[in-house]
Amino acid sequence: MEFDKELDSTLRFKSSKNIPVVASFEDMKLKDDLLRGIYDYGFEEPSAIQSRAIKPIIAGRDTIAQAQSGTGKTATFGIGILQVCDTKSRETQAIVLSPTRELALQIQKVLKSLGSFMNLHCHACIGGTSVGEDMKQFGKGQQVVSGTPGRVVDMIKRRTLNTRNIKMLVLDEADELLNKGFQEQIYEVYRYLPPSTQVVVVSATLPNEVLSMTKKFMNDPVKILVKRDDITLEGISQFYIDVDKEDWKFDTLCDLYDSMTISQAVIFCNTKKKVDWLCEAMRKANFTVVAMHGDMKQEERDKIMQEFRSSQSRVLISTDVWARGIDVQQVSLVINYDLPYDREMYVHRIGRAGRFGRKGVSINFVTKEDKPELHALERYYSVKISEMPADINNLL
Ligand SMILES: Nc1ncnc2c1ncn2[C@@H]1O[C@H](COP(=O)(O)OP(=O)(O)OP(=O)(O)O)[C@@H](O)[C@H]1O
Repeated sequence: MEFDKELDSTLRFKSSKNIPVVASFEDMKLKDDLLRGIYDYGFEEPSAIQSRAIKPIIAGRDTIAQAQSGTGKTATFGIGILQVCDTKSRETQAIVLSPTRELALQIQKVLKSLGSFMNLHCHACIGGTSVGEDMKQFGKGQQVVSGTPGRVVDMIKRRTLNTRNIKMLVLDEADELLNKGFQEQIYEVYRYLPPSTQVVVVSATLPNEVLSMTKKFMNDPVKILVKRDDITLEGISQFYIDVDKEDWKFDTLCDLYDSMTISQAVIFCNTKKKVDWLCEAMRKANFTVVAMHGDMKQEERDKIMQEFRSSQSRVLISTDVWARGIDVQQVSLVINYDLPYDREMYVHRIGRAGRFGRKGVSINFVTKEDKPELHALERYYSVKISEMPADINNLL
């Protein structure tokens, strides 16, 4: 993250006082066809963030919703959107922006499922796909758009995406979207929206620098925040392995292969080149692995995602393109082959395991040079990252 960390200690943000907790989906007074969609999707009770944030979103308030990874933030804004969306009209009424194409596609799928009894038209507007197809889809009328910033800006500028009737903008993984790489595109989208547009900001990590930026485009938001000490999930056991030097990481990984295949595992490297190299080296050593990163063609990325989601492949090597938001419930092990450069990314990476109350394990490979950063992570999140025990398979 490119923000000035010094600000962190001088700024203080607190959750809004007296946020009502709505105990059931019925008590949220949702439209019947939406309620039916929620139950049909398999949800029974709202999660903590859902029981707090859905109501203010529906009431039209700008909302900042922070909650730990895998605790149901997608359905939080998803239910909010579907409740305020008029599905009798085919005008575009809500835009959800997220940092990766896979996440935008996943969100589209969740929205479609929750809205399956509502005659909902929700389009995934992402890079790497045919612009012509996008135009065709918008021509039919899409009430909700789930997209990545670049393609959404493009569609707005071409006037293919009409912003006149937009009521709500959701920034999922907002701290990533407000990072240098995306910030301009986000502000560009924002400038095209009607001034009354409600803004909803969502992430598991919202550093103070990001919270202070929200003042530029949010109006007296309801804030539901998580203290840094509470951001990591208790259900995810965090370990490290002392590999001493880079050269020893590979054999250490091979030794862990059986643990990886107990359910499913994601291995993170810091560069695309390393992902390619590691995938090839593992295959040469006769291990079955797949790999995904942002330089691959979208069809290839889609294929890898489909195989991994359906458990046809069990071990995935990736970059931070996979760190945020991707929900594959069977993942129970995350390995940081490289420690992430960024403290927020650490939380998102390990959060690919332990979805919605499930148990998970994360293992960090630590060289001599990495030791100080490992201890810094422990202090930053007030967690203990212990040396990996021998009986790790019992935790998976
Ligand atoms: N009320 C609920 N009851 C049961 N399961 C739920 C409920 N809400 C969400 N889930 C499930 O929990 C999982 C995680 O939800 P989701 O992907 O929205 O997490 P998230 O908070 O967005 O996490 P991340 O920070 O990683 O993006 C999903 O598989 C979702 O279907």
